[in-house]
Amino acid sequence: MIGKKNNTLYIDGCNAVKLAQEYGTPLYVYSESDIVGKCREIRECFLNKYPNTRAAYASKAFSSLAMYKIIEREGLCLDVVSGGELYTAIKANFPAEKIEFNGNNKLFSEIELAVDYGIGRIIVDGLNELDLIEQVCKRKKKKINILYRITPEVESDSHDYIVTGKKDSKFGIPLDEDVISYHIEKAIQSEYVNFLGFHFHVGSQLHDNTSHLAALETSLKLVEQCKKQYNYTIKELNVGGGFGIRYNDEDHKKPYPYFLEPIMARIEEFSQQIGIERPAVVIEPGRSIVGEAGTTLHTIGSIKNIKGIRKYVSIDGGMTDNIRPALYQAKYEGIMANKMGDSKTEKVTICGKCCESGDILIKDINIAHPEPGDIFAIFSTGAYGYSMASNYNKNNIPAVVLVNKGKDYLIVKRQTYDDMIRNELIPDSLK
Ligand SMILES: Cc1ncc(COP(=O)(O)O)c(C=O)c1O
Ligand SMILES: N[C@@H](CCCC[NH3+])C(=O)O
Repeated sequence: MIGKKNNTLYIDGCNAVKLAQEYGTPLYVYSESDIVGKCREIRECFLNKYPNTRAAYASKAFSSLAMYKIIEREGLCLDVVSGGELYTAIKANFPAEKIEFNGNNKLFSEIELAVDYGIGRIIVDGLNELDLIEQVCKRKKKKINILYRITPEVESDSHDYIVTGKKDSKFGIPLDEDVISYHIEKAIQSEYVNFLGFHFHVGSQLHDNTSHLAALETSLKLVEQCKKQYNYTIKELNVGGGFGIRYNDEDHKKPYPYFLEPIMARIEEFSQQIGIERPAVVIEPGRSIVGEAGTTLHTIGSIKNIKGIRKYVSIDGGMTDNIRPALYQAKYEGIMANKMGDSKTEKVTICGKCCESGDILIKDINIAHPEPGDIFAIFSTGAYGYSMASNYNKNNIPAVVLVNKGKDYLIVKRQTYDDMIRNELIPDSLK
């Protein structure tokens, strides 16, 4: 919900410069209306359209108590990938049965927490994981629903670091006949788990549905194998997330139905062919729910013009609040929040304050004449920004503000210097 009044940027009805003054910078700003709009889209084109479907927000994209409250209110389920995310969900009173747990190396203690809270599903993604789950469930006299995350052996067109479905990947149960069949049999026979079905996630920031559809075929073959070989009917298929968003003009974003309609049509057709009731279908979008809802505000400080080469405009954050440009060469768009109407006369490079030459947020962008004290806004930073923030150089993690139709709410306080050293100790020998 980006707008402009006079010469100033507005986010979901709130004056961005005033937000920067009130809460300080760097500042993550999330438009609640945008998040709600995405959830509504998912309800309209998926949950309400097809019975027996669920959408679990992949909360690694942005995990916070307030976010989990929005997700619950909007009728979505929640995907967590660590004890920390699960703990946050518990603290937000997120309904246990609506939580699913992903991750390629879940710790014994994390599985215990999941079983104790009674979460809806564990997505098994490790060759020893079923053993761990059985040990925990046996000890606690409980039974839990599981799906297997498979490695679908598909290539996807995204940055190599965020592609997850290829054969050479740490994620998923390999498709080798002896491995996958062994696991399926073990799950079917287990008295501690209720084996529901298969999960895949092919990668993130995708604008093409081919890898989803290819991975789906592999899952369907396994569904058929379960029926023929074990007379076992699969009840659930999870097709992951990965739906791309718009960061800049290079992104040709596709709407949800572009991915979901062919997936649903194929599953319906296949279920009829092999004579089973269509399994429940689950999606796990993360980035597409929060990415475009987030804007980061920074204050411009030092400006260095290297004649004939480049103008560096330094802001008061950097790779510590958005690692994506440094890690994935991700490209963003931004604008001077207090000079919205001014013509973009200068080509500059927006860099951070960390002691790294690679700490560059936007290379070669045209902006209005920059001066120290100006507020620079970077768009579409809502996914994997705050959630990947770090304390490198002992920079403190910024605050997060939720805005909604002209109202603003602080949802994460800015970390203080004391917060950063709270867990540090000086041994007596150094006193
Ligand atoms: C298992 C799993 N599900 C869902 C997601 C969410 O992906 P995205 O944020 O691209 O929608 C991820 C991250 O890529 C993932 O690894
Ligand atoms: N952190 C990645 C996405 C990882 C997705 C998790 N499998 C990004 O910012 O693009």
